[in-house]
Amino acid sequence: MRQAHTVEQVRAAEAALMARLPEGALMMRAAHGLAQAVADWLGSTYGRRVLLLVGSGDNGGDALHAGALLARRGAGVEAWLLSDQVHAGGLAALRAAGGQVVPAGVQTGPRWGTRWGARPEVVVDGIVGIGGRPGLRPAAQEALARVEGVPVVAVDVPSGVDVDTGEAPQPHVRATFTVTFGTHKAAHLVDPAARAAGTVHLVDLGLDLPAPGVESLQAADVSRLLPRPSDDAHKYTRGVVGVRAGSATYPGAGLLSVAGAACGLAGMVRYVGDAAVADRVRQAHPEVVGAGRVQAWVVGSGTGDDAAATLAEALADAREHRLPVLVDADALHHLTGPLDVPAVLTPHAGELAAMLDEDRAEIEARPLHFAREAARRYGCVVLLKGRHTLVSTPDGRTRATTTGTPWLATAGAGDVLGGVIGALLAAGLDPFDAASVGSWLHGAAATLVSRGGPLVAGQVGGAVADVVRALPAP
Ligand SMILES: NC(=O)C1=CN([C@@H]2O[C@H](COP(=O)(O)OP(=O)(O)OC[C@H]3O[C@@H](n4cnc5c(N)ncnc54)[C@H](O)[C@@H]3O)[C@@H](O)[C@H]2O)[C@@H](O)CC1
Ligand SMILES: [K+]
Repeated sequence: MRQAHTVEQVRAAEAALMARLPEGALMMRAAHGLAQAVADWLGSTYGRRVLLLVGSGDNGGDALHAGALLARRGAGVEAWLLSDQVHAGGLAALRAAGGQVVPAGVQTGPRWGTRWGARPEVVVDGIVGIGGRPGLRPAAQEALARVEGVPVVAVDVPSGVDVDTGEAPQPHVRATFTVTFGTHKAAHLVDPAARAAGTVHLVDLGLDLPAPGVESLQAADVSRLLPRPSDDAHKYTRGVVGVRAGSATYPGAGLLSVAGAACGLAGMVRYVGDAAVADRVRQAHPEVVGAGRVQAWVVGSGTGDDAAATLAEALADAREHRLPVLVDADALHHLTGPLDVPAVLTPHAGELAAMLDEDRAEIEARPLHFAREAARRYGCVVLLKGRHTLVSTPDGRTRATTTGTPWLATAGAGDVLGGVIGALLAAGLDPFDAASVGSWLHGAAATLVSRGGPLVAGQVGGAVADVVRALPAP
């Protein structure tokens, strides 16, 4: 599990550990990890050109100490100080190692502006870390503009983003990769900040941390959570998923929801809906049967004018038999308040905007905030689709999905996702696990069928089996 802790949690854990260690020990752990990550990325250190952007806090201290370590390994290291006050120990270490220092406010000239007169090969962003407020001051913006196009490694977080929310409302650094310390932060997992962080490399500091607010499943977690058939399983013990999706106007949504539900993770799929769509479903998936008892419902996609009635029928059956329900697309607009059955709602940003009476742009700028808000308001698990899909519970616990490919942004992909999650609900996972495991599998299946190229949604359901086969042993 990749875990993201808040700044407050990190500060408390660091204080507890620092009390037991010699002064500066944690910063040196951070700096060694940072220097090694930069050296690995460069492939060598001797004669390489590294530029440090150094702010006033310990984030700048990390950059200076890492710069000193790189300078001792033969790199040409220059530090641009963005404040009159920078970490004194780090500055002394860089100077002692032969690094160049350009004080704050000194005009360093055009064309990269380095003392070498040549383009740096990498910029180390030590402007601000977890002590920073969102945004960049003019000096930092000017320095970044002068090295535009040079790959940036962010120290701890890309400077300027909001660390705990993943929001990035003001100017910020866009990093090729980020080296973070002790634990991940929400900004590494949640967009739009996660996009600015690039690949994230974690340096262990040995912190003792509490339960995280945001986490991200890894293959081993999915393998551990995945429902697998017991030796004496039969189709009913493995779970039956019922699909109420599609209509005469939108038959494809029914077919694709079934394609997801029929991924093989539940024992049986039932389709309940328009007779002509049911015929087409049976042609495409001969194993699918008609109405009867189920263990979970998938409802909503492509139900058009029938959405309200279809939702009402599914909820009535779910109430009577205490079943979980996945609600998607058209049916989302007919929810009026907290659900009284276990449920997963799967809106995209536009649908969530309508549900919360907000602008779509606001939802996209603050996805973590609004996923949690919707989960609270509707009293159930909410999955907000996006590059890093978020799954939130009413108490705020959130998982971010980091599998997937931009090729998955294609019509019908959401229908397949709803079906896969429905199968996991029927197989017995609780709504939070079903939604987050389903989202992970869906993203991984898309990457598998895409192989770097285009895909169509119908392929994704079938590829879930190959993803499951490739999971590590539980
Ligand atoms: N506390 C610890 O034990 C450790 C901290 N480490 C590093 O220390 C960092 C936190 O250091 P600090 O608490 O000193 O805080 P930061 O270095 O993140 O920044 C705080 C300083 O930046 C200024 N500032 C705030 N917002 C700004 C903005 N938008 N633009 C420009 N300047 C701004 C503040 O006035 C303050 O002086 C971590 O992110 C990490 O890099 C690591 O060395 C690991 C150990
Ligand atoms: K930074």
